[in-house]
Amino acid sequence: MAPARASHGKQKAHNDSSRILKRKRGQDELSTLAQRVDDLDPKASIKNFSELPLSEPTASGLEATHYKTLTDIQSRAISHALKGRDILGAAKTGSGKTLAFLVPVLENLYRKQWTEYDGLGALILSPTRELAVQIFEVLRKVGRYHGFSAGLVIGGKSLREEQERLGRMNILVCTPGRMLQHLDQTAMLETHNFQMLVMDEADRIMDMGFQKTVDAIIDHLPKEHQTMLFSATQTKKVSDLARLSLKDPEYVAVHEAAAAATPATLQQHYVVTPLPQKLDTLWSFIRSNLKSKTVVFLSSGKQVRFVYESFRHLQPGIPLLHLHGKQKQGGRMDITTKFSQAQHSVLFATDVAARGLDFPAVDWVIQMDCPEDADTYIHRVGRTARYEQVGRAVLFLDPSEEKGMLKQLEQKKVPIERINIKANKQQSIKNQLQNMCFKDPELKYLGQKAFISYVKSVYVQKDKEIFHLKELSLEDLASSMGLPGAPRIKFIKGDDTKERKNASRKMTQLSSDGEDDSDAGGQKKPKKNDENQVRTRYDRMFERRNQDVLADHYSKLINDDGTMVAPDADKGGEDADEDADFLSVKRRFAAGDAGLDQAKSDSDDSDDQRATKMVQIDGKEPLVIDSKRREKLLKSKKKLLKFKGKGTKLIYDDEGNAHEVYEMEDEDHFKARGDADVQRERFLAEETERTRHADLEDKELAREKRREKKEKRRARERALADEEAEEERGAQLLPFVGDDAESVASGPEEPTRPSKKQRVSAESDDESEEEPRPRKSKSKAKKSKSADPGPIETLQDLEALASGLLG
Ligand SMILES: Nc1ncnc2c1ncn2[C@@H]1O[C@H](COP(=O)(O)OP(=O)(O)OP(=O)(O)O)[C@@H](O)[C@H]1O
Repeated sequence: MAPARASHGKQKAHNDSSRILKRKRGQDELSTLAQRVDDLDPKASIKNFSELPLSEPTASGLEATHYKTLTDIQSRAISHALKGRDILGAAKTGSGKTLAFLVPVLENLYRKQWTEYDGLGALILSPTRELAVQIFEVLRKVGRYHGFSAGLVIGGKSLREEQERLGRMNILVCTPGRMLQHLDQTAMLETHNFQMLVMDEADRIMDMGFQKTVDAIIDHLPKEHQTMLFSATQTKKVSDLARLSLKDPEYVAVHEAAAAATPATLQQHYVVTPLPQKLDTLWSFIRSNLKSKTVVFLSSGKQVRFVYESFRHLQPGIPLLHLHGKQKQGGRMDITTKFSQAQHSVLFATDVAARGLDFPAVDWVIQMDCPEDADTYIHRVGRTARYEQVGRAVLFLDPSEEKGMLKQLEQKKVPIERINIKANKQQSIKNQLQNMCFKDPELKYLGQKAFISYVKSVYVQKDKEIFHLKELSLEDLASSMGLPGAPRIKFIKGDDTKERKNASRKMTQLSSDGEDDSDAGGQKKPKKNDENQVRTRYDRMFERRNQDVLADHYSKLINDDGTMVAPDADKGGEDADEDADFLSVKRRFAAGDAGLDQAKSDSDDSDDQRATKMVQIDGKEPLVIDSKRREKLLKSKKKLLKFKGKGTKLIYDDEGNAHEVYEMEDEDHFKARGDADVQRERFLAEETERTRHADLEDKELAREKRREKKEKRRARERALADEEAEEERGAQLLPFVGDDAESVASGPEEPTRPSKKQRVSAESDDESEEEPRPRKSKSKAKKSKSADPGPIETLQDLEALASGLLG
């Protein structure tokens, strides 16, 4: 027993002294690192990551992901950012901007010894979910040996679930809308010590679609923090910088002096193809490039769906994919993963895929619809020729768009040349599309929606030097899409084209009040109906003559007296809100409803000749019994409950008299209490005071909670310090003996591990093929394994990560 106890004591002594030495070495390393950052000359040209003053966890993360040499933007931006400067970074697409901000984020928090108790340290904003996911993946890989907790906040999951996790996060990668929602509503989200705000694709985020959201996010953050903005098309808009309170920012624009704004390895061409021939040209292109990986950009989700669906029917002989903002989040993730992994494929996409996405080895970028401006062009073509790889881009232009677009591109230093389509290669799919639309009403319907959304997208474009709606041959376009005629479209007068980037949202308004009765070509249509007669949007929809495809079907639904029986409500699907013109509602006609008689006669005509009955329950709206199912319903008390209503809540006064919760006050009483305006003022003053009080109480409560939290933290720290002091006292008594002591005192260089609280962020168990680190010892092998982030396959994987990144 005695020797065993002695050896146990020896082991403990060894462990204790080893811990103390490690801690001391950690502190020494931190102060050396801080000194190296202070001494760093930000103007010095740095080639390799190993020359930068980086912590061991970041250096190991970079090594594990095979990043050795810095790109230009990394070399110029990282040094300044490490020193805490605000950065305005601009560099061509695919030039490595992501690492240029992720490395400083990890390093600056590391040097501050950030822990889970310090709350949110850095926020990385992305304009799209896909880009946020991509940034998060790079963060996981490069930050794998750090102990920070990192989360992805992109919506698509219940707010509540996200809320529970966010309180513990140090770094968040997020889309602006969802982040603001959390900042507003998640009490656990601690931003007091916040350090760094990053905006990738900053010009897009600062664009009008996000302006207010970003302002509100910044309101939630403490004034003192570092800000970094990155994009391939950065602007130095003073107003934006002022809003972000950038302090003397370092403008790092590495390619500003370059001859071209796009990568040198990118070949860029355009073809002039009249609008009605675009689909043929695209089809011919795809057919002649079956062994390529291609991204095709279109102007709207509906265009994407129509082209994808119709080409799928035509079976070009290459896998097709499609991506747009209205798809469910899980589906979008699957598609980006599939396209990333594909060798040969065509991805039809909206501009949701234009910025930042890093699909490997894309051969071609085709812009089937003209981009809204040169910046969008640059971002779209940037999906190919990334990081020193080659790539090709082709822009399709209608003759009316050629002059204006070329002028824009020239101004932005985009080198582009015209090429012609070989006539013998051009195949026409017009007849096939017409046949398909004839046989498949769904496709025809999709085509109509695509046509409308395309025309509207041209209409809302700001740059009228490029986009000339009246010069487009819309009838021919409709026919080239297989449609029997061009659907008529209504436009709002005086459209604020500045908001065109939110075109899809805007389109919902286009068919509402204040419409201009122009047709698709912008021509005025005479008003058929009496001005004074109230017409609903359904009336207007059925009056349209040129909806030939649907006309037969719909005309059957219109009653002689002009009332209508609505078609299938589900038809609108995901675009329901945008397709108000095509929308329909399922209605049951009941007593008091103008359509009752018609409904009755309809049911009389039906197969089973069932007569319509009406039942009134508890004075509620009459329930119409016009089917067997509804007849059965009458026999089930349980089912009838839902028609009974919920009852009225009453409150009783001291005398036992029942009152409704809200009762109208007797007018004489009201008047007796004085002038209405005075009463209103008084009421407002009282309510303001009450709200102010409640607000103060809330704030006090929050302060109290913070105080408690801080105290708990201090207590923990005190306990830790006591423990250390105790350990140190004990250590003085323990002599180092034999080989063990040797290995502790001067032992093999072990990478400095983050503190206990900072243990590694990623949690996947998978071994990644990117794991190149030699394994020196068993314990290291174990460390690498737990640190390896492994591949992400689904959104669930990511969400699990977001919840579990604490070491
Ligand atoms: N130092 C580096 N060494 C090797 N490859 C790198 C380096 N930095 C970045 N890359 C690679 O270059 C590619 C492009 O990087 P990244 O996505 O950061 O570009 P970007 O400048 O943000 O592009 P965009 O403007 O389109 O958003 C990525 O595949 C990335 O892995």
